Amino acid sequence: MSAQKSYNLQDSGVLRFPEGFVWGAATAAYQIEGAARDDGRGPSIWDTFSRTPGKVHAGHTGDVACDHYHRYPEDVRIMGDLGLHAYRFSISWPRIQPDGAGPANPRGLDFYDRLVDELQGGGITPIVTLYHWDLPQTLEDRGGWTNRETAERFAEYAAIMYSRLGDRVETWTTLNEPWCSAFLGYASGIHAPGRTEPEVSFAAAHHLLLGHGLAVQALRAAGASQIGITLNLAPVLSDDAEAASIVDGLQNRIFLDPVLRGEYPADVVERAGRFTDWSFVKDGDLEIISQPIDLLGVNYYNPQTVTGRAGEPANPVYPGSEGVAFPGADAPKTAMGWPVQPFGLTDLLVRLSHDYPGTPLIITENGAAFDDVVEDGQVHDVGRLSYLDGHLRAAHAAIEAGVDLRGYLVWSLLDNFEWAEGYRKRFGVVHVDYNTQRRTPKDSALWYREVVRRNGL
Ligand SMILES: OC[C@@H]1[C@@H](O)[C@H](O)[C@@H](O)c2nc(CNc3ccccc3)cn21
Repeated sequence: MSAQKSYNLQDSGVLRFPEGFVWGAATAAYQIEGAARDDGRGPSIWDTFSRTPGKVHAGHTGDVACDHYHRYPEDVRIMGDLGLHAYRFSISWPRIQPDGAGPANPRGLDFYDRLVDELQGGGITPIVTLYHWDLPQTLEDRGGWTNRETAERFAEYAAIMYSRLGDRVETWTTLNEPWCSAFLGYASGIHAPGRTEPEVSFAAAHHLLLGHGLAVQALRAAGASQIGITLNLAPVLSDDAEAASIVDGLQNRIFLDPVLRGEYPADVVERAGRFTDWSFVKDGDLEIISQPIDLLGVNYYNPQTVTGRAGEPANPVYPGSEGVAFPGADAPKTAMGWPVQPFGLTDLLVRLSHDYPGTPLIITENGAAFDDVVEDGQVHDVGRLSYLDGHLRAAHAAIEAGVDLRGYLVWSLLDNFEWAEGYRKRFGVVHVDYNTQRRTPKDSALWYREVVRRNGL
């Protein structure tokens, strides 16, 4: 990749990150791989959802995406050109077990074998996400995450993956954002499987966490040493303390507390009481869920701004949030309409280290969508570059405040399938022309390469 432009950061005033800080990028299988029917891959709930009229922008699907399944050598080369230390990617469960259970599909395993070997050859550390939303459809046909048995299938799948890759993959995260799987997928229906049943979404959340715990047990028993979970977390900004606490509970503490404290927060149990009696929680579940982990993955994009408003109906993605309004923030916005508030990252990381001490943190996703334009083979994505710069400064401030932050993985390496938004929203630091599959590192990638090289800003 020719360096169309290099960013010469002045030495003076450079913010240095700790020695050994891990710099990388992140993706997810359904968003980049394509090859949806190649080599025995079975359908996932996102194959079904994206084919359901009206669910995904313009009927876009992950059938081809970035064709990473075939182009991974080029993509690994790009990672090397950018000097990345690590690459976070997810494994497509239906590529490994097309029916979500039973013997593994050898051609599916072979792909990830090749990918890990390619990464190793490039000196890039693999960070595996076992589940990034692409549940095998056959498991959804049996209730999906509302069915407790799915948690057991997930642990079996985790064991299969460790047995194949455990000799070369050290860092394993079980789930990406169980909040999205449970409350976007089963309560609001804006994500797969598109169910609008808030009364079952809490059971889905619990079974996702149970799957995490059972997978941790399986991975640990097989010899895994670095195991974690990735949560999408957001500080809640409000002039109303009760409103803030309600959303903090439904977004953050509903996952942080069971995983790191072995209990569900009492206020969340009470507020969800209008939907469920929590009878899906069985004796011993929370001991399994709170199996010790070595790392907490933090996906941060922006804070949530809320206020108390009598009579306000619940936000569909937050069942139990009656009386809370989401007015939006008075801040610059990304192409997703999400506010640009880097201070929220510092606040979040400091809160985590204070309220949940002892678990090292890694930013597993942070990034922004902006409307990019290719001009003479370049993409001058100043908005994204500025977003990343501000958030890295915010992360550095957290480290200065004593937070044990181990790394930063930008979302995303490539423009990709942005779920219900399809391909119209671009988060990549590398532009993808979906007509030609041409990759073009954006100015933000060239800037990020310098940050990695200098280990600082
Ligand atoms: O939306 C950008 C990324 C997405 O592409 C990743 O697959 C996913 O892990 C991810 N999580 C968030 C933050 N959570 C979220 C909030 C509302 C809708 C969807 C995701 C953003 N992103």
